[in-house]
Amino acid sequence: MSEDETVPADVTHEEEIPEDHPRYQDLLTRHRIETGVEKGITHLQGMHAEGRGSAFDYLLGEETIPSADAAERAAAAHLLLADHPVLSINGNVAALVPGEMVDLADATDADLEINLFNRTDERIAAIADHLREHGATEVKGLEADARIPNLDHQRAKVDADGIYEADVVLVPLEDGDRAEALEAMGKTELVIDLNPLSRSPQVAEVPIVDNIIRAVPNMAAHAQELADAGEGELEGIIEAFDREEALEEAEERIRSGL
Ligand SMILES: Nc1ncnc2c1ncn2[C@@H]1O[C@H](COP(=O)(O)OP(=O)(O)OP(=O)(O)O)[C@@H](O)[C@H]1O
Ligand SMILES: CC(C)(COP(=O)(O)O)[C@@H](O)C(=O)O
Ligand code: BAL
Repeated sequence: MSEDETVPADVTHEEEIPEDHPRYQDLLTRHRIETGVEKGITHLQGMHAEGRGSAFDYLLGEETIPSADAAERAAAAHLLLADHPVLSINGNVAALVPGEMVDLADATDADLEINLFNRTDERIAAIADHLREHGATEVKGLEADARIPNLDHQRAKVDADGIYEADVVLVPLEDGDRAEALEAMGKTELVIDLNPLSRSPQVAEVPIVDNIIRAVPNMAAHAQELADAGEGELEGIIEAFDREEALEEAEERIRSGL
């Protein structure tokens, strides 16, 4: 774009970012969050959370490290083996990877459920519309006819036929309260969080220390590749995954980046 060109007011932010920019992916992420806030999908606090994540991603080298890829493959195997898998979506997730979450749900026959910390009917509706615009056919989380025990904030509100009865739940970009409460209910949790020290990955069966903008499409790719795998192969992938090793490798990568 030449210096004298101005960006039309209606252009989406993403179109302003040159794909050859060295921080393209981070700028893309920032702009998706910015656009999410403008559309009433992402809470303002989501900008703070994104900032925290961006710092960790910088230290991780802004790439999917080997242990994160192993975690994403194990998470895909869990979702494929699950009786009732559910992918939880908050305002940041909806802004960053709406279509990618739909693709992952399609690849694993999982439900999509909106679950918000800063819950409002308006934002639930806006996120549901946004997901449908990106191909979702059914979106849960609007009923909110069940409560996660021992959780005294809005994240406790879930669908009885969604997260409440799920056996495997993907929980991205959240703090540890709900992750701990879901673990107490005996559910298998797959957590995406760039901070390996956060409570959420620390309690997860599968901690995925990666940027969600990379993790979700990678999980979908693994799920598509494993679509015809037998139960034995999927169980083998799950057995081979070492959660402690994954957390240690992520911490080591971050320390080496300091
Ligand atoms: N794009 C992203 N991909 C993956 N993780 C992200 C992304 N953006 C933010 N995060 C992570 O999501 C988390 C959201 O912050 P939140 O306050 O919900 O949890 P937390 O700070 O980890 O608290 P706790 O320790 O209680 O879990 C942060 O750990 C942040 O590093
Ligand atoms: C901002 C958010 C990452 C998401 O908030 P919501 O979209 O309301 O679930 C929240 O979990 C936080 O870290 O503060
Ligand atoms: N950090 C705000 C609460 C949550 O993420 O669930």
